[in-house]
Amino acid sequence: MKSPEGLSPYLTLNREQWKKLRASVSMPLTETELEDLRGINENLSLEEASEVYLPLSRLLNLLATSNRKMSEATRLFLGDLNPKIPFIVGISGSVAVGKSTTARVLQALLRRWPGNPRVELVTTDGFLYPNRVLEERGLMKRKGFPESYDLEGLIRFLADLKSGKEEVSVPLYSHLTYDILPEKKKWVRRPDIVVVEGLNILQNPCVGPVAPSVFVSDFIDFSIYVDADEEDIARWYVERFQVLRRTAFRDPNSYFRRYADLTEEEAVVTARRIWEEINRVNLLQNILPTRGRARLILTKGPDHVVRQVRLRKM
Ligand SMILES: Nc1ncnc2c1ncn2[C@@H]1O[C@H](COP(=O)(O)OP(=O)(O)OP(=O)(O)O)[C@@H](O)[C@H]1O
Ligand SMILES: CC(C)(CO)[C@@H](O)C(=O)NCCC(=O)O
Repeated sequence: MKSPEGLSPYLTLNREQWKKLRASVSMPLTETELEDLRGINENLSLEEASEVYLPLSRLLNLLATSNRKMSEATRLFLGDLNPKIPFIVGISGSVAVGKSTTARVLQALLRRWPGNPRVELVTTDGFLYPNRVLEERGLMKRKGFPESYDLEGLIRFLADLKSGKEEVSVPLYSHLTYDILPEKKKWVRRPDIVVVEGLNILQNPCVGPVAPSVFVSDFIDFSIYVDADEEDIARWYVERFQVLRRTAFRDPNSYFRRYADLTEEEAVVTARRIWEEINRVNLLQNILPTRGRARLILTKGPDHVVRQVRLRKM
C-alpha cells in the first residue's frame, strides 16, 4: 500500500526540482573535467552528471563538512583523544543497476569540492568468500547472497575506519578471475570520505558470536539506493554480458572464457538464465526489501536517466 505523501518519510523530487539544487553553488568542475567523467562510463551523459550527480555531490559534501565539524567539537571536548573520522557513504541496489558507475562519478565529483577531500572507493565484492570456500559450502550459485559474504570482515573494516585507524586494508575481488585475488589488497589511508558500494550495504543480518547487535548500517553516514524497474535492470545485465562476451571474456584468464565462444543468441539465453536463477532472486529476496532503509533513493528510467529522487526527511 502506498503511504499518503504526508506520512512518507521521503521528500519526493522530480528531475526538474532536483537539478535546481545544484544552482546555488558554483560548478566545481570545468567542462573539460566534466568531459573526463565520461571516461568513467562512455554511456553517462554530461547532462546526467551535471543535473543529477553534481547536486548529489553537493549534498554529500555539505553533510561530510558538518560531520567533520561534529568530530572537531568532540575532539575539542576529549582533547587529542578523538582521531579524524571519515564520512562513509553507502551505495546499494541490484546487480547491474549502475552502483559502480554511480560510486565512481560521486568519487570524481567529491574530490573536486573545495579543500579537495581524499575520497576512497571500496566495493563489498572484496568481502565475498573466495571460490574455494564458496565451493566447500555449496554457495557458488549464491554469489551476492548474504551468506556468500564475510560479513564479519566487512564490519571490522567499517569499524576500523570509524574508529579513526589511519590505514585499513580491504581484500580485492576480480571480475576477470571471478574470485578473490589472493595476497592482494587495497589500502585505504587517512580518507576524508569513503564511498562503499555493494548490494548488501543496507542488509542487517547480525555478525553472530563477535558482536550480535552490530550492523553494517551502524557505520554508514549516508546511504543511497539506486533503483529501476526489474525489466530494465535485467536488460542492462544482458547488454553488459554481450559487451563482456566481445571484450573481457576473450581474455585467456577470464573465468568466463567459454562464454566468449557463444553466439549472440546463445549469450542472450545464458545471461537471462544467470539473471533469472541468481541475480533476480537475490534482488527480490534480499536487496529490494532494504530499499526503504536508504536515506536517498535514485530512480532510473529505461535509459539510465534518473527520473526521481527521494530524500529522507529525517
Ligand atoms: N548513469 C549511467 N548512464 C549510462 N549507463 C550506465 C550508467 N550507470 C551504469 N550504466 C551501465 O549499466 C551497466 C551496469 O553498470 P555498473 O557496472 O555500474 O553496475 P553495478 O550495479 O555496479 O553492477 P554489479 O553489481 O554487477 O557490478 C553497465 O553496462 C554500465 O555501463
Ligand atoms: C559479484 C557480484 C555478486 C556483485 O558485484 C555479481 O557481480 C555476481 O557475480 N553475481 C553472481 C551471478 C553473475 O555472475 O552475475
